[in-house]
Amino acid sequence: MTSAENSLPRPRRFAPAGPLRGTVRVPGDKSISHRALMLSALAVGRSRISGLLEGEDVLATAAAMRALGARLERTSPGEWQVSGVGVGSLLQPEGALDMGNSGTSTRLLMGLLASHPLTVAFTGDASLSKRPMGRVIEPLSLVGADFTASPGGTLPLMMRGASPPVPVEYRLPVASAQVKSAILLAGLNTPGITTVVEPVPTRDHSERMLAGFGADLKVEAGPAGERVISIAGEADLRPQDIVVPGDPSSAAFFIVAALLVPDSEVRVENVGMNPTRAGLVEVLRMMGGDIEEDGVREVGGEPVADLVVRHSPLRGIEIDPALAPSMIDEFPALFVAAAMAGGTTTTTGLDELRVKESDRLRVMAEALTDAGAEVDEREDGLIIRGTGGEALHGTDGVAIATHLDHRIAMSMAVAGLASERGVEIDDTRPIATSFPNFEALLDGLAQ
Ligand SMILES: O=C(O)C1=C[C@@H](OP(=O)(O)O)[C@@H](O)[C@H](O)C1
Ligand SMILES: C=C(OP(=O)(O)O)C(=O)O
Repeated sequence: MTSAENSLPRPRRFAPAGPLRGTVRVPGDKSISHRALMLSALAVGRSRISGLLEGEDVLATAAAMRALGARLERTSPGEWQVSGVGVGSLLQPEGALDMGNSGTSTRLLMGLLASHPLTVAFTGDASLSKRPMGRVIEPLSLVGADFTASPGGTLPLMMRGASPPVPVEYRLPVASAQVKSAILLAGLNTPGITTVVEPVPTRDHSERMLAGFGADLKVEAGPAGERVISIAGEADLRPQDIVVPGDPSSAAFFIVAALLVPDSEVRVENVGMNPTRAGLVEVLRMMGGDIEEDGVREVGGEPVADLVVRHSPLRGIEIDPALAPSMIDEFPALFVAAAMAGGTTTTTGLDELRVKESDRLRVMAEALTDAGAEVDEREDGLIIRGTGGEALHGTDGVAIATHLDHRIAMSMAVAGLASERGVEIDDTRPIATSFPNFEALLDGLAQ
């Protein structure tokens, strides 16, 4: 149950701000936090995790791992200890696994459990219940799991895990780290070698963390340059001490806010800079953004830096669709930046944005238009004619519809800060999905 399901909508007007100045430290990476809990629950013995994101999506994963028999204890904020049960030894959960708003929890757990002899029901909120699960049902059926899904291959669904599971070699038809990870996680309890062929690289946190836990995982180059990832089952995972780096997808909102609000200078600390996630910084620099990296270091096997971001005039560009996977969750924030750049920004190859927490192409086109931007919605992207640095006029009497989508809410909050009259958001509750202290941090920066 998410906060947006058991309370009343919490609308808010984000007013224009003076210069943003100061330092923010972004919370732990959501993708890495999910994986840290899942793999710790499968290692025999006690793992320690620090910097865990305590957003609602990750808490849904934590609750599921508890229901499957692992012991999880929160020792202080962001610090967790997990006593794992071992690959193959998860228990039959008593009730349905409630995945809340979280696509990552759902698809990765479907994979993990597909090779266990368990019968599991998955449920989710109204947003998650519209999202396609066929993309994992198809490969996991080849592993031998059996599914009864709602019409259209959606939640609620029931899965009977394979017994015995069959190792597959699967070529990803969509660039999706969730589908890749689901298959690799199924491979953990499958005898033999499970292989995923990835034509377009996506975030590689699963590969890094599986190797860190001692799984026998290989990444090779295929004949056409594809990534060929294979994992040997039945794996023995060793408990780990994991430090979760900060989430670049959360940092995105502060980076864009500092670029757009005149005279701002913000230091964003602890930002994960894994090249499979760093596309937004690259694109904003191409648009003229002044983003400096300071103190580049390694945290938990991932590159991390502090970023110093200064207000900059931006220019519109054509964004190479090949960059999309490395900034897939950052497009709503990028669209806000484009709305105030000089000239036109063109994006293509973004069909995947239509199947996130909301249809992020349609919803951002409507939201930015309501706030005074010039936007054309195309099948696979947006074309945005920027104001050339002029503040957007903002919203008067219309509240932006966020459709249970945390990233729409945070992006339009940033648009409000950089607007003339402010932007009204219909509901800020979904922000707790990935970034519970977002509003407090943002309010702390406004002078
Ligand atoms: O693997 C992950 O942790 C994620 C992968 C991406 O989804 P897709 O794999 O569906 O692109 C991303 O949008 C999501 O927020 C997190
Ligand atoms: C798409 C997202 O997450 P998920 O797929 O886990 O719901 C996101 O956080 O933007």
